[in-house]
Amino acid sequence: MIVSRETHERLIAYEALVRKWNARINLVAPSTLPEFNSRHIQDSIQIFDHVKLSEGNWVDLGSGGGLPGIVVSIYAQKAPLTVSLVESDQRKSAFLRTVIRELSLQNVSILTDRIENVPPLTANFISARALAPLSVLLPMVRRHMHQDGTAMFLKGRSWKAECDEARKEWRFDVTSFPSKTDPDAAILKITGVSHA
Ligand SMILES: C[S@@+](CC[C@H](N)C(=O)[O-])C[C@H]1O[C@@H](n2cnc3c(N)ncnc32)[C@H](O)[C@@H]1O
Repeated sequence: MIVSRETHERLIAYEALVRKWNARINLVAPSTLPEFNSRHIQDSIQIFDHVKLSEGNWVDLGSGGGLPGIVVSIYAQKAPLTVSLVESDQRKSAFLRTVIRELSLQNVSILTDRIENVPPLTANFISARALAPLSVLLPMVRRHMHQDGTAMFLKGRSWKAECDEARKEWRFDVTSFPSKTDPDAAILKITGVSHA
């Protein structure tokens, strides 16, 4: 995806901070650092091929080192969007605060708490990557997503089985898109979540 010079510079600065902090905190698997751009940045940014940003709030659940939440924030600096990163780990939250400060990100805040404990956020958009199977994510979506909201999940090879399992308890509309960065992975776009 082609991005503006400002966005590109912020993405480079973000990568440098991950590399610096990763020696102390396991933000990403060290084996993925040589391919950080494709494995993490491009993997996250492809969300925007499939969702049209509108005014509102975007909530990234289990942000860890900021994937995809920080990338969403960088990409949406000029959009009328606020971004909330929910991350229970104090040290990862400290890292995320550092990124926000050093990159002068204007639209993003951090909630250092468990997703289940955060008061409902009524999000227009929700994202999550490598957090939990769909049957565990959907109760979180129910709690935090506006009824007309859209959830974007970056999922690995088990995404079809996860959809089947989740349908035992939940109704939802799902569209899957092949990942550009991993032939077995998919991006799931989910709306209309309710109990079966
Ligand atoms: C495997 S990491 C993935 C991080 C990031 N999304 C990524 O793709 O690199 C999962 C993250 O979710 C956080 N997490 C797990 N369960 C959580 C919960 N219930 N509430 C808040 N954060 C949670 C963990 O602390 C961890 O940082």
